[in-house]
Amino acid sequence: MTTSKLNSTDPHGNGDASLPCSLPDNKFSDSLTLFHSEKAVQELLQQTPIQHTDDHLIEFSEALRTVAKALKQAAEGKAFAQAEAAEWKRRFELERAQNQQLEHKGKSPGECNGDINAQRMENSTNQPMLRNEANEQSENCCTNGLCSHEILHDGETDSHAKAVQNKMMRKVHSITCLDGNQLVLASFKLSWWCKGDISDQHKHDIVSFERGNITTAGRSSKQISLKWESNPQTVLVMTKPNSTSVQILCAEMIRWMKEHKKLNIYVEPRVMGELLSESSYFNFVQTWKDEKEILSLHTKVDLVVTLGGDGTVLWAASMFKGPVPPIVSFSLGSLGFMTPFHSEQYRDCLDSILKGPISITLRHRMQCHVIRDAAKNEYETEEPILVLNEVTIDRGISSFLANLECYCDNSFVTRVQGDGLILSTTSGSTAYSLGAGGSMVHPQVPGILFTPICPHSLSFRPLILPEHVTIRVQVPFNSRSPAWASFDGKDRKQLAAGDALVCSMAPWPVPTACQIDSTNDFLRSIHDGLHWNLRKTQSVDGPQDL
Ligand SMILES: NC(=O)c1ccc[n+]([C@@H]2O[C@H](COP(=O)([O-])OP(=O)(O)OC[C@H]3O[C@@H](n4cnc5c(N)ncnc54)[C@H](O)[C@@H]3O)[C@@H](O)[C@H]2O)c1
Ligand SMILES: Nc1ncnc2c1ncn2[C@@H]1O[C@H](COP(=O)(O)OP(=O)(O)OP(=O)(O)O)[C@@H](O)[C@H]1O
Repeated sequence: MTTSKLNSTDPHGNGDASLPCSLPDNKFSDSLTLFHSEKAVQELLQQTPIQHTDDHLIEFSEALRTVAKALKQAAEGKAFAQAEAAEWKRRFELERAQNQQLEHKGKSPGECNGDINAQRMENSTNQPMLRNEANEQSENCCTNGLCSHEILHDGETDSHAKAVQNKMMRKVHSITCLDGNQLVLASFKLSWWCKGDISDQHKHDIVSFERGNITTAGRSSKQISLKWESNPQTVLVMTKPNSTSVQILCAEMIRWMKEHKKLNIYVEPRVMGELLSESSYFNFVQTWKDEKEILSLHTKVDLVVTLGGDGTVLWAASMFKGPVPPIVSFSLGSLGFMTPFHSEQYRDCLDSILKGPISITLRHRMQCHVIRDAAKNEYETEEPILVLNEVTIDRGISSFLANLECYCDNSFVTRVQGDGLILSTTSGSTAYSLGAGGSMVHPQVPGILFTPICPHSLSFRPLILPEHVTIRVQVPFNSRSPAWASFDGKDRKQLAAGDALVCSMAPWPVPTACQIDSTNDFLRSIHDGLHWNLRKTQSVDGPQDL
């Protein structure tokens, strides 16, 4: 009987609804009648409703404790905010006193419009000033020739800026917010800063300043044009291996360049062998014997011609560990994001390229240093590797999640937990990074793409960081497995716990010749290569919203 009772539950699922014990508290005394028999007592003790009543009380007291905790936190927060406000007020008072002192000492701070400044000080202490009133006054300040916002003209300040500098520079814009709090705008200067270079040597006159407007006279990336100052004389031809059509075209092109353009030709040792096995005619073609000669190749070669797909461009770029000669890429692959020239028209193309001028895309490369945990210092690294597309840090064959700590200029970025991470150039944005959900970026945009591969987190969206940063990817000591780095899809290197990969932009970009210009070539490559946003146009006949 008891069992069947216990099985029937009240609407809240709290056990036997018919038992007195399950009644509300004021009926609880009635249940004492059950104590007439020992058996009943035992039954009662076994029954869960009492237990549930206790549970409710416990729950209730816990809820009260939570509310008390929240109230305490709110009070603490309020106290903290009050302390912070008091500190800001103290700083403001101090700064105001200093400025008033300066104003009394000389006319300089208020020279531009001392009356306005004085009036502003007055306003700031006595009554709240409306935001647009304050703006109006700060604009007046600028139109009168001096302003607290001042920009260095790349090393040399112009006469206006110098004049301003000579007069005491620190003036104060005070704006009163609608809530009555005072905001004091500090004066500032803008100048380009080059990492590791505090001299003005590499600064360019890009930021200008006029009447409070910050403007840039030039942009960091524009269409670049190459004009030969002397005729190119030596061409290096690089080809995709194991392709008969490429081999035939290569021989034909070399013959044409020698006979019609009187050019010296370099090829890789493999291609040299192929050419000589075809005919001794190619005896004039040069090649190299060892790594040392490859290192000086850029001093001998004016132009590189590639016959293949994007992989051949990557291969050609990887030959140059420093400066790279301009590359002309003929498309002989299935895709061609970096190969804008059609091989059928090679004569016309080479003709106009050898004459110049030509549009160039400067494709920036990243240099990657592997720093071993065992290394004694940051400078003890393995040979840096230059990548044109990307460096990938992944879990390799391990079935564990890759665990990578990422820093950008020593600021912690995130911990990657997933299949891995791609650090890509903008040229590489249409390659692996795109497959991992990264954005497509015009190759002239200066930036580094930070694209996770299958992250085990819903909120891990890809980032694009500015090109001047240094990114450090560290395998933490608590990582379950080593990570693997690969460079433009090649040269895999193991990164053990404690090892790091440090990447920054390399000073040697890869100049690739454009068929039309950088933008046209980029858009054509994503239209032709990826069929980007290809959709039939909707016809006009149908419902209309006119
Ligand atoms: N899941 C992926 O998307 C994936 C995986 C591995 C490697 N890759 C890419 O392959 C590259 C190596 O190329 P490969 O030719 O030596 O190897 P591959 O022969 O395996 O070809 C890879 C493909 O990537 C294309 N590709 C290369 N660079 C490109 C670029 N900048 N923009 C658009 N497509 C590009 C090539 O045209 C080729 O079709 C790596 O740098 C990496 O970006 C992509
Ligand atoms: N000169 C070379 N020496 C050795 N390997 C090369 C050379 N040129 C290209 N490769 C390699 O050959 C592979 C294929 O080259 P590429 O991408 O140019 O041709 P593809 O695969 O036919 O082109 P696509 O991917 O557009 O179809 C790449 O992995 C590349 O690294």
